[in-house]
Amino acid sequence: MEGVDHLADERKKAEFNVEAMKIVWAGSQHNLEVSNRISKLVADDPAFRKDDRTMLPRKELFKNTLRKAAYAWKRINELRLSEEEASKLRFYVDETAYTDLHWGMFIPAIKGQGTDEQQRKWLPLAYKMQIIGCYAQTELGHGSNVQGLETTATFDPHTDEFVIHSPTLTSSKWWPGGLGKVSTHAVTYARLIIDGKDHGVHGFIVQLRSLEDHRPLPGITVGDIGMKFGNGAYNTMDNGVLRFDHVRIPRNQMLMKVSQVTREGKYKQSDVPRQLVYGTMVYVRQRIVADASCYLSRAVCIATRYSAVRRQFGSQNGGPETQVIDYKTQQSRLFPLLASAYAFRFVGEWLEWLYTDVMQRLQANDFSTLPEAHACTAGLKSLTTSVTADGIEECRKLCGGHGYLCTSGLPELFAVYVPACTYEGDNIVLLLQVARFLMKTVSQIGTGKQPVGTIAYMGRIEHLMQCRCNVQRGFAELSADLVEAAVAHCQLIVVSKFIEKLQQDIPGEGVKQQLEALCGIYYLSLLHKHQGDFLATSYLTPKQSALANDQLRALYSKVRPNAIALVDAFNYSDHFLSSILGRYDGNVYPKLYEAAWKDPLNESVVPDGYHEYVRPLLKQQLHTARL
Ligand SMILES: CCCCCCCCCCCCCCCCCCCC(=O)SCCNC(=O)CCNC(=O)[C@H](O)C(C)(C)COP(=O)(O)OP(=O)(O)OC[C@H]1O[C@@H](n2cnc3c(N)ncnc32)[C@H](O)[C@@H]1OP(=O)(O)O
Ligand SMILES: Cc1cc2nc3c(=O)[nH]c(=O)nc-3n(C[C@H](O)[C@H](O)[C@H](O)COP(=O)(O)OP(=O)(O)OC[C@H]3O[C@@H](n4cnc5c(N)ncnc54)[C@H](O)[C@@H]3O)c2cc1C
Repeated sequence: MEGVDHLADERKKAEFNVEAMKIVWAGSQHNLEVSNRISKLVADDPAFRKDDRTMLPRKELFKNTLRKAAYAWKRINELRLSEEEASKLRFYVDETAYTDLHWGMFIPAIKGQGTDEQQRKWLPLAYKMQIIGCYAQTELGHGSNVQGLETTATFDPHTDEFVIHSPTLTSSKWWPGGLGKVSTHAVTYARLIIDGKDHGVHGFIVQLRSLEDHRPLPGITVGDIGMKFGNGAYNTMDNGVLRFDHVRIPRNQMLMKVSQVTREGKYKQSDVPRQLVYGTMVYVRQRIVADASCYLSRAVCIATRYSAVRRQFGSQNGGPETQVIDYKTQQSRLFPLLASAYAFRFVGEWLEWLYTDVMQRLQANDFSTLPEAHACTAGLKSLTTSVTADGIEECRKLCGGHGYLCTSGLPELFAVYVPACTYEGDNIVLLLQVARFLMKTVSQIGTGKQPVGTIAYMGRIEHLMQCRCNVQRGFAELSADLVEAAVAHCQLIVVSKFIEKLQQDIPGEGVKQQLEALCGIYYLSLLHKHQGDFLATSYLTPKQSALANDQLRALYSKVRPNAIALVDAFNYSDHFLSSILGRYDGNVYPKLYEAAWKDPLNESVVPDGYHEYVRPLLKQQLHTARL
């Protein structure tokens, strides 16, 4: 029935002020107001339609993305949107595009690694989109091992230029988003060679395509690497391949904030750590953590609403069957994900603060917190993306068969999100970085150094003080266990940031109580999952473990009547969710039925191919049957 809210009874059950929770989720009243305004702007504009995305062939899909990106840019300028509003517009348009790499990596790389003079030259062009850039680091042969990159940038003192070259097939740049078909420029990572000496990997601004006719410049071979996983999804992006054949660029196109090459060909290093060359990755990892809660909450919103609509079994005296959300098994799979969405929201806010703090310290030449910032961004990127990708898939299963339909929104959401476990650092490789940081900390505790910040707790673990450890010895052998330790460390950060959030003043009737329940679900479900470890190490007795499980079940019951309101607080429009199962009004069945008839296969009653391939079979069966 159109216009009826099938979830109205569920909404009436809420024991807290949903509007106040929306503010907590958005971060502030101002953020909520901006979100509402921009979300409506996008949803009301047919140019941002996306319901046909999973059906479009690649070329059409890609052209459509180019159209949307150009239109979004036009609207940003016409409406004079601020950076905050423009970035919200990008969020609600909800389509991965070359612009993400231009704004998200190309510009930050120039800002973070370029000198003031380089920034003055390149940033105005990039801000006006008079040049479009990408981040060309990964190669066919190496992605994780950045120091293993093979592209070379050889200084030619006669012409005051670098010669950028791809010496092998495996040195071809491979994967950069926006590179395949659109970017005019790339921040390209290459080994700096001066006078035969290899100075390691550095960033260079290289023009790839003509600004007149968009054709590749001499010496450049460039194209798209082909279709990726899923329909629609990440195929709106032109991930590319790039080869250089002795391409010359002026010396001043090496990004020279961290190290410089003089006119005479002298290599000089600033007083800053060389790891700042990796700075763009730290920035993007922080953004990916902030985004994880958006993707997870979106899947959870769909699965929660549908679980309240869907009924199976349990009819009493001809009454309605049980809503599947009332099954404890459904709750034990769904509610920890709901709690994780909130937990990731708050840890994302904290990480943004940490990143800003580190950047301010770097400005003042204080590099002391850089290792912790690297460990936190790497570890939390790994934890939140893994849980989110698995969580989206779990939400699909929680929606039963209908979750497998593209119209549920979940298959495309999974396909577009799952590469986050790989890009910007493979999740295991990043956890190994955290493990290394933890082992270093242990070795420093042995020398009497008190750990601070996110590792302060290690100073309170008595037996660690007696540990003497060498970071390398046994590291590879024990790496699988160390990765588990790294995950536990990151989970501890998430829990402690959730608890810190609860210590703040949180207005709104019942809001704090709901967040307390979710926080409890978050840490108790982790405790439940890892109870074997807690029991084995005697951190818990069997009795405590059983009590914790009782408490967890009690919290599920507490959250149950509030579940729909808790996902309403994410404030997602139907346009943004793009899911029949997750519709605000819960009007699922008529809409699923209606959507099926819109599938291109149903445009004709008899399908194309029937006469060639089906009818001959049927005729043959008829003939056999007569025999
Ligand atoms: C107006 C309109 C607005 C519109 C708005 C639109 C906005 C859109 C925004 C969208 C956001 C952006 C979305 C982007 C989507 C992402 C796409 C994906 C992009 C990519 O994937 S880029 C490629 C990423 N590649 C990687 O991540 C590679 C992973 N590998 C590494 O990071 C490193 O190489 C590794 C594994 C960490 C290094 O290992 P190792 O060889 O051991 O290291 P080194 O010898 O090089 O260094 C050791 C030393 O350095 C420390 N270290 C390492 N990394 C860092 C770091 N990043 N920061 C600080 N320190 C670091 C390391 O711990 C070691 O320290 P020691 O003290 O132990 O020596
Ligand atoms: C959708 C997408 C977009 C991307 N966009 C960009 C972009 O814009 N720019 C760019 O430069 N790159 C981009 N990339 C590349 C991306 O950053 C790399 O793919 C990523 O860093 C992983 O590196 P890899 O492919 O070399 O994986 P590999 O390192 O080859 O990983 C393969 C396996 O080996 C394991 N492994 C690797 N090293 C170790 C180790 N030391 N110890 C234990 N296990 C290990 C990994 O865990 C993994 O299981 C993108 C990738 C994708 C999928």
